[in-house]
Amino acid sequence: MSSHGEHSMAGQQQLQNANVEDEEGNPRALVLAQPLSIMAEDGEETSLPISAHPPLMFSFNERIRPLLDAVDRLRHLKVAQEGIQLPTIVVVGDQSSGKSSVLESLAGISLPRGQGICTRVPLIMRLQHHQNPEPELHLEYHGKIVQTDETRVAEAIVLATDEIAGNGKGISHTPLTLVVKKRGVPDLTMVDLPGITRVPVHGQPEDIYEQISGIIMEYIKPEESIILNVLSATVDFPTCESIRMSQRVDKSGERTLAVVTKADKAPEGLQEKVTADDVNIGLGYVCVRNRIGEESYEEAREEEAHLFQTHPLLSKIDKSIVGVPVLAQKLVHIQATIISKCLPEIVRKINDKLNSSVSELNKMPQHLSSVGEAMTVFMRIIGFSKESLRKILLRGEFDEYPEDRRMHCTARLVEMLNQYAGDLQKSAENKLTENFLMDEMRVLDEAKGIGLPNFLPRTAFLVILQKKVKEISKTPVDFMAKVWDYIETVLITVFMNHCENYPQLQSAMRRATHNLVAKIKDESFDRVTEIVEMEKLADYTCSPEYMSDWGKLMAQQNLFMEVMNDHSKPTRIMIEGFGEIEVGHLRGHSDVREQAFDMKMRITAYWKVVLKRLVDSMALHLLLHVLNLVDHDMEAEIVNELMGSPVGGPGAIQRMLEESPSAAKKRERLNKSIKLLKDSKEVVAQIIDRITVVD
Ligand SMILES: Nc1nc2c(ncn2[C@@H]2O[C@H](COP(=O)(O)OP(=O)(O)OP(=O)(O)O)[C@@H](O)[C@H]2O)c(=O)[nH]1
Repeated sequence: MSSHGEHSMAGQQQLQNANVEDEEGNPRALVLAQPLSIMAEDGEETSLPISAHPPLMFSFNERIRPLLDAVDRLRHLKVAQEGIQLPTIVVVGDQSSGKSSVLESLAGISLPRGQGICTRVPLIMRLQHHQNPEPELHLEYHGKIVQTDETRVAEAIVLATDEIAGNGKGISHTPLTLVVKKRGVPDLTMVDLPGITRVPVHGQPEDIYEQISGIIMEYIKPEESIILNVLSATVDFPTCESIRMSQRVDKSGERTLAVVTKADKAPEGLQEKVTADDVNIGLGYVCVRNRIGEESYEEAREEEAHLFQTHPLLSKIDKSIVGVPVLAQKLVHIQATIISKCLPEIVRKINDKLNSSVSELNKMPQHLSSVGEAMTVFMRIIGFSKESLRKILLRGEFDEYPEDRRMHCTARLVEMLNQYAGDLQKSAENKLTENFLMDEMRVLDEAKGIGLPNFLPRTAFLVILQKKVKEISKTPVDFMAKVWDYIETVLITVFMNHCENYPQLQSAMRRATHNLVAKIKDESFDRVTEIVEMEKLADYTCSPEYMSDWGKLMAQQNLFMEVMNDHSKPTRIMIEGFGEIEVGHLRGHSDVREQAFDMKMRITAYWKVVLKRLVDSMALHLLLHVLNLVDHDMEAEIVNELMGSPVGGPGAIQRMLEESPSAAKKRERLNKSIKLLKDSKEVVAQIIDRITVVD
């Protein structure tokens, strides 16, 4: 087991090391990492509360002072609200362990003392040495400054605590700041926290333990905090609640310093306790004896010095770990080290957070103050939306939505068109080989008239054609419905993106889009129905392909007739364009089967033309309507919806002037954060040269 001395050295060394190496392990020096000077700058003799080592403080204090002031000012600005933690010495201890007495000893003033919970709010104590022999004390809380003096400070703290946390025994997270400017005090800022108790005393809330540990955790959790754990010599250290809590956040104890109070009350075994270090205190122990009863501070220090000099047991404890002056010196040193370690990071965080808040604010929509401005923004939204739609729907440029395949519209439209063509083809192919020529023969039989038999009746052809067209007539309508539904979702996505900052416009835009698409859809259905009807009504094409296809198909008629006439031949034959077909059932129908074959080949050649027309005309119809939609219809419809409709009306533009509550809240939050960070930046700007890393 290591001795206490080694522990203390190791902890301090660690803090020191933090200053001299950067992340890559390169040596660097911070101004503050310079060795402690032990010469007083003014060399003046003064009678001070911590009179044992006053010169030690001076030179060092002069150097650390501006940095400590900056940290204190940042604390005052509440920079922690922005998630920036400050280096802080946090005083924790079980109830009545002597926390306030330790602070008193360091400050040379009276704080409220006694049994039971006295400290009910975080007390930020700022000690500042000043030359004036007259001490100056004031309290800061609830945005006000209350002047006080040494005789009335305890009372003033009690009053302020009551004002913050109520008259009872309740506690509060709201801190109270006590500034003590006094000749000879070390420049130290510490936060005293309520003492931990498991058992609520009379009048304390049931959950007092949870409340207090909540406050303590808030302060000791950040890595930037140094935990000053006040332990009474009268208790067994491992049983202390404050030790358990600090070990939860600082397992190795590298940022924990222990002050053992009441050394006078329990001197037996104290040396062994601090040497054994059962509770892992990385920064070491300091044993003290605080003021007792009505002693003056000078008397208390003399008594303390006398005690550790003469007591048979206490005098054996190493002098480097006893007495309030040693504690003060250690704290000043630790504070300087932690500040110099943390400040460069704090400066970086302030800048980063400021930049990100400013850019977030800039991204917010401009605040509109007139209908004219609102109109301009509205027209800009329309303009941007139009351009986005032109890009994705017409030009196939999808840089605005690189990851969203749904918005790669030209490709998706082609996919839909291909699928539609495939569907048409499939529905036509289904019955191609079943009961070959039977339909044709039936229709030819029914179309017979008085006349020569070798004329193909046109009515029979039209009947077959109409039947086929009827079978596929739903497919183009379904296709149109699917395409326009898709386009509607695309339009809405684009509009919502562009008026993301103006939710007041969104519902009107949605309505206009829906109405417009519904209108276009109706028109498209009419057009599709018309096209399908046209196909039913007449058979015409100027394409020479029809004749050449028919000719090719008819070239197989001889083969067919041979199988019909020669009953020894197999009845399954290959007909190009149909595949292998069973024709045995046609042998008994010698009268019209030749005509039926001819008609089948005509309709097959012509059907190719019909399907091509049904796909091509839909594609062109679609393109024309998408173009019209993007270029004119959409804008007109939206303007009409917003200006002309009694529902949307000009009110929608008016409403753009009112910022949505969530946006207003966000703007307020960002402005507040920017103000705080700018103020903080100003604070650190004044000391930036002192914390510049020297390579
Ligand atoms: N004999 C002796 N008594 C001490 C010493 N330090 C503190 N006390 C006494 O212990 C009691 C509690 O001290 P406080 O300083 O009020 O303790 P605290 O931890 O601030 O108390 P809470 O804020 O209520 O948790 C007081 O009566 C002090 O006078 C010391 O070194 N020796």
